[in-house]
Amino acid sequence: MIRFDNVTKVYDQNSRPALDSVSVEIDRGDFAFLVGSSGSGKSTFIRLVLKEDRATRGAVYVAGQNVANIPSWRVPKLRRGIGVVFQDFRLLPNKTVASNVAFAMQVIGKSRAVIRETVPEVLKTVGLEGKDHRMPHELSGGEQQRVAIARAIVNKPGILLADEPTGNLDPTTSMGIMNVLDRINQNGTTVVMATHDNVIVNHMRRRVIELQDGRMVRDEAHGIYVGSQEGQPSTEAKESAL
Ligand SMILES: Nc1ncnc2c1ncn2[C@@H]1O[C@H](COP(=O)(O)OP(=O)(O)OP(=O)(O)O)[C@@H](O)[C@H]1O
Repeated sequence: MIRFDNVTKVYDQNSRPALDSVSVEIDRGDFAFLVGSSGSGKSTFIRLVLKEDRATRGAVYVAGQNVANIPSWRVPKLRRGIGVVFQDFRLLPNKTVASNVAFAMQVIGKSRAVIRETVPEVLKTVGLEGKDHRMPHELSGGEQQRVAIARAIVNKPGILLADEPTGNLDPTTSMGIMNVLDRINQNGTTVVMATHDNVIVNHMRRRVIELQDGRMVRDEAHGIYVGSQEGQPSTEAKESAL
C-alpha cells in the first residue's frame, strides 16, 4: 500500500537529511506506528506519502504507483485515497459537526442524498451520534478529534495517516481515539500513525517503525517504544488511565 525504496529527503544541504535511505513497506490493512523523537522525520514521511514534498533520492510508492510519476493534475486523486488527521484537528470553526464532515463529500461532488445518508453513519462510527448540530467550540478536544477522523474517513480512503492525533489530548481521551482508529483499521483501512507517545504504542502492541535522526532503526510487528517524551503527559498519568 505504501512503499519507501531507499528514500532520502534533504531540505537543507547544510544539515543532515530529514530522512536517510529509508526502505519500508506497509501493506494493505496494516496498522503501523511511526515513532521517534521530535525531528526524527515522522512528518516528512507523511508529507512524502501525500506528495506534499518530493524525495531527494529513492522512490515512494502509494497503491503501487511511484508518486514522482503522478502529474500535478492527478495529485488530488492520490490525496482522495488518503485520509489525514492532525494533532490540532483543523475543523472549520463556523460549520457544524455534520457540515464539517459533509464538506469533505461536497468538494468531491457527492450528491446531497448520498451525503445525507453517509454523514450520520460515519459520525456513529466515531462515537458522535447525536452531536451533528454542535459547533466545534461546543465540543471537547477528544470530540473535535473524532470529527476530524470522521471527515478523514467519510470518502472511504484506503489509507489513514494520523500525525500525532493524540498530542493535545489527555490519557483517557487518547485511548478513546485509539479505539476509534483501531475500529477503522479493522474495517480494512491501512492506518499509519506518527507519535512519540510510548504509553499508547506499548498498550496497542501493533507494528512499530522507529526513526532516529531520519534513519529507520527498528521495524517490529508487535513492537514497543521506549522513547523520549518531550511535551507528553507523564507515563504514570497515562498508564493509570488505561
Ligand atoms: N520545510 C522544512 N525545511 C527545512 N527543514 C525541515 C523542514 N521540515 C522539516 N525539516 C527538518 O527535517 C527534520 C525532520 O523533521 P520532521 O518534521 O519530519 O520530524 P518529526 O519527527 O515529524 O518531528 P515532530 O515530532 O517534532 O513533529 C528536522 O530536522 C526538521 O528541522
